[in-house]
Amino acid sequence: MLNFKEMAVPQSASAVFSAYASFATTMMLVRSITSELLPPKIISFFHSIFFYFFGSVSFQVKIIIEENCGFSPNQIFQAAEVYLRTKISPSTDTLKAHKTPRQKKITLSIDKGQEIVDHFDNIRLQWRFVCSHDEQNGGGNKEKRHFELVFPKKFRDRVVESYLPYVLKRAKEIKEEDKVVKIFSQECQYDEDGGSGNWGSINLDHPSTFETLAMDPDLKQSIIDDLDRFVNRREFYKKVGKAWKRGYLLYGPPGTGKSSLIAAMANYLKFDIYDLDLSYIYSNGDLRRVLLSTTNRSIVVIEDIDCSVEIQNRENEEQYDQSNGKFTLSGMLNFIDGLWSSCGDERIIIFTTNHKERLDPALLRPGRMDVHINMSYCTPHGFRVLVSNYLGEEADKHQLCREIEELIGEMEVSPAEIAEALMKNDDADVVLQRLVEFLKCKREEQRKKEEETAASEKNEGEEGEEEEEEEEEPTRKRHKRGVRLRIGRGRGRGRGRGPGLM
Ligand SMILES: Nc1ncnc2c1ncn2[C@@H]1O[C@H](COP(=O)(O)OP(=O)(O)OP(=O)(O)O)[C@@H](O)[C@H]1O
Ligand SMILES: [Mg+2]
Repeated sequence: MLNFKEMAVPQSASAVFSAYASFATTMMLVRSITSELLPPKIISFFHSIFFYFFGSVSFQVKIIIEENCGFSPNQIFQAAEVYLRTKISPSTDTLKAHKTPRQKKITLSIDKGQEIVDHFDNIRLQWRFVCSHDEQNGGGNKEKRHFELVFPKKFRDRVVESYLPYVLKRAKEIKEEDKVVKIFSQECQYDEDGGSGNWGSINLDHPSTFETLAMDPDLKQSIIDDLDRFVNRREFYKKVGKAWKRGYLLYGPPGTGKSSLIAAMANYLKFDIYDLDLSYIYSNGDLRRVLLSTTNRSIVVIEDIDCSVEIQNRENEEQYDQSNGKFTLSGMLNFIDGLWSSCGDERIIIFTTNHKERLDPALLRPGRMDVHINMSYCTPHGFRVLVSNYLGEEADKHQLCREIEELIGEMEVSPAEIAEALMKNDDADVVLQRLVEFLKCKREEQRKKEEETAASEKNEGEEGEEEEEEEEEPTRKRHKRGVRLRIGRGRGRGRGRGPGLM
């Protein structure tokens, strides 16, 4: 019988390699031609003969990356699938195209048998996607999929220690870029991804971003910085032994952009939103189950916390705790501080309210809600943002804008009211003229109301009871505190006026 190994032994090592290299190249060529023509079993038979004779002197190494490691998915396989989509060359013959209703864009991926060449640190890496029937598990229609990664043997350590981690990292980034942010709610029954039982979801198609939000620019920037710091602080939170979570309280009058800010935060971080409706929660156990079924890198939102039914103030809570494990405020706060913190990473919780003063102080103490954000009535700067959003970038130069800014500076009008007025017509002249009229009307109403209130306060004062004056004191203190929270350009004319971040 012919012994190829003996035949192929030349005089020097370099001659061995060059003979092998040219043979290997020829084999590669033959393989790529025959892979289209011959059945896989015959190809793998030739492969095994080739590797039997030449495997021992091979200067290439092949890493097999299977789809699953036992019952768990293989993260390297998943990452390679995502990463290689960005490496498809124009010469690739067969591609697969897919798009689920959730996805915004069509994605292309390589088909079985296709190869992709990648370069990393001057290393040439050849990927091949292989599908075969799963013989071990009864064959049938079940496919067994793996990637083969071939590269020069001398780079093995660099590939394992640097290249594969790089592929994992890039895949994570690519997934983040393509991620469609979802909003989960207990009300929504439908979930395309199967859901987790407690939550249904739809895509968050809220167009709000930090660019479109009309709010104080310093406050806006400080929120962005805060979010950036939070997501980059994995190691910090670990080091100080704190749960990696952050609580925000957004407060302010209706229509000032609290919900829009939540959407902007979710769009910015690409975090899903869980809209937690407390009226669906009947006990602390319910709350535990619902919160435990939320995922990492998400925002749990509890809107209008002051109006949420069944949340009892702390005076009543013990009574409630004992009655059939009913849902209590203390249960919720303990949950935020404890269990949820210890089992989730990168969690944000946001409460919103129109009446911060009505909230239980337990919810406001430091450590519970890390950041308090005052969403204020519209400011002249906010108006300029809205005008360019709704009427185009040049519209803020319109002659009526100055008058409108002055009016806005003298009164309380929400960004929602301005936004609604700006949508009423496409013609800037018409829209801005009507807005001026609307603002003048509203200012008049506000003036009348203020006069009426002042008159009735004066009457009460004349009836003159010292006790009543004492009662008013906390209200004034509250207003002052509102001013203290304000940063940036808020001018502070009473509650809700002027943005703030604490
Ligand atoms: N600050 C803002 N910047 C840009 N648009 C805003 C802003 N505030 C309100 N709007 C517009 O008004 C609409 C309603 O605002 P949003 O729902 O965010 O207010 P809210 O503060 O959550 O009100 P509520 O207290 O009633 O829940 C938004 O969809 C948006 O079009
Ligand atoms: Mg809202």
